[in-house]
Amino acid sequence: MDKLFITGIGTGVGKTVTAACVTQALQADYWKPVQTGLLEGTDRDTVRSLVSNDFTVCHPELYRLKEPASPHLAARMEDVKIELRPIIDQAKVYQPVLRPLVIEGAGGIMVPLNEDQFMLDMVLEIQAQVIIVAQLYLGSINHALLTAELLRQKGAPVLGWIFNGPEHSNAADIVRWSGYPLLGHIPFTAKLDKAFVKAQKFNFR
Ligand SMILES: Nc1ncnc2c1ncn2[C@@H]1O[C@H](COP(=O)(O)OP(=O)(O)OP(=O)(O)O)[C@@H](O)[C@H]1O
Ligand SMILES: C[C@H](N)[C@H](N)CCCCCC(=O)O
Ligand SMILES: [Mg+2]
Repeated sequence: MDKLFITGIGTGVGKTVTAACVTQALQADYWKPVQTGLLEGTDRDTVRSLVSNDFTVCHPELYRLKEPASPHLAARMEDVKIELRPIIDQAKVYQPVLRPLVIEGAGGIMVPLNEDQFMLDMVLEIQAQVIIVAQLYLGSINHALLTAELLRQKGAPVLGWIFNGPEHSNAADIVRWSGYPLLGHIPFTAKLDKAFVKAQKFNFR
């Protein structure tokens, strides 16, 4: 497991919290290639504040865009074009040698990077195993199975699901219908800190 790509069934489902927990559990490095929205701090800041490994490196983003919007829109607003090639090349520079590399996407897999490429294209080109983060809300079955089905159709190497937030019977149904295994469940916490992150365990095969 040298490279892991953390995607989600949408935005705000807990990819960063999950990335921090997985980075901690695997003593990995972390990288968010494309960050949109800077005012309230970045996902890299969050992971750095939650991981207590001495060796973890949280690499700088390749694209830091002010607007908290879809990457293609935030980039257009700054007259920037997000290119896939530099991201793939940079992933080679960060290629894990001593530690795995946890890569976090932005939003879900069909989030546009530019006028004709999507987060899915990054997932496929970066050649990492994919973890899908899902929260369980009314509507999440559809979002989860659409994400799973598209990843399967495109041949992405999916490792499995990490559910984030309150438990719900939909989790077992989503695992069954998707055919992807359950890797773990991160409960909701009122105290999101290093100790909570350190306590999260996963069953990576
Ligand atoms: N298990 C949890 N317990 C408590 N708060 C959580 C939990 N998971 C996520 N949150 C909070 O919910 C919000 C969204 O989580 P997070 O930032 O991880 O989502 P995301 O999928 O990374 O979003 P984005 O698409 O913007 O990267 C954050 O404020 C985060 O602190
Ligand atoms: C602003 C926030 N940090 C997110 N990473 C951006 C999510 C873009 C979602 C685009 C969409 O699916 O409509
Ligand atoms: Mg995030």
